[in-house]
Amino acid sequence: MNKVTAIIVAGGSGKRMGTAVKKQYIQLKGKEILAYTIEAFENCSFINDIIVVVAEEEIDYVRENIIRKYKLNKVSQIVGGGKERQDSVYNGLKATKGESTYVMIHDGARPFVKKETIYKCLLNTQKNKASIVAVPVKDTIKVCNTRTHRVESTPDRKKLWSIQTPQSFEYELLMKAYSYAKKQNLQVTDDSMIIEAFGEDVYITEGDYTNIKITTPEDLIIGEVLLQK
Ligand SMILES: Nc1ccn([C@@H]2O[C@H](COP(=O)(O)OP(=O)(O)OP(=O)(O)O)[C@@H](O)[C@H]2O)c(=O)n1
Ligand SMILES: C[C@](O)(CO)[C@H](O)COP(=O)(O)O
Repeated sequence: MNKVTAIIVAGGSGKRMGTAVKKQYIQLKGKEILAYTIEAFENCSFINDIIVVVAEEEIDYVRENIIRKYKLNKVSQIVGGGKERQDSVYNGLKATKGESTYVMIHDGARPFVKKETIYKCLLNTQKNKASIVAVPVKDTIKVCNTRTHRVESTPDRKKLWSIQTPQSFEYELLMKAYSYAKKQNLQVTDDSMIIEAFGEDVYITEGDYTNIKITTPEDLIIGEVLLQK
């Protein structure tokens, strides 16, 4: 059997949100953002189990107030996160104990991901080994000097995609790439950067613009609106 494991990373501190309650535990219409996110994967018949990564000291809280409360029965483990997102992902990967064929990494702070998107991404991974959900960039993007902000160039927009999660991989490939990244002390902002650095191809699965990451306070307003649909 090809086991498919979702790893949901929610071990961040939400600095940009700046709220007393960490953003993954903020309630939208009476339910925690993290609960919506886990439910999206729980409701996919093709997902076999879910590993949730949270800050070590929040494991018991999450078990009682999210996993048990909402009967999220596919959650097989809740594990402690690390300093950076990539450390949290690595902890989730190690927790699979090598029993999964495919792993789908998803941000705990992306609660509006659709079942069709998750499925399309998995199919693309079964074909191509590594696939990431993304949407075409709508704005014109400029490359600027980081200090002076003088514009240096304008990349061709047709080639630009805004990257989301899930990001899905053959487990063995991602684990090898993560071990390589550790040795190289590579700092990344998404998982596919690790595959790229490892010299393997990554393919886009087109998603949709509602799969936002709750990052700053205005995203909570957008989130409330999306839930009214
Ligand atoms: N050490 C970390 C950092 C981030 N994440 C998770 O990775 C996802 C995407 O990260 P981001 O939106 O940047 O979350 P935070 O790191 O919490 O936010 P900020 O950068 O504003 O502090 C989130 O679900 C977050 O909880 C994680 O599991 N472990
Ligand atoms: C993985 C990601 O969601 C892709 O957009 C994102 O990089 C995660 O966190 P970030 O800190 O907001 O970059």
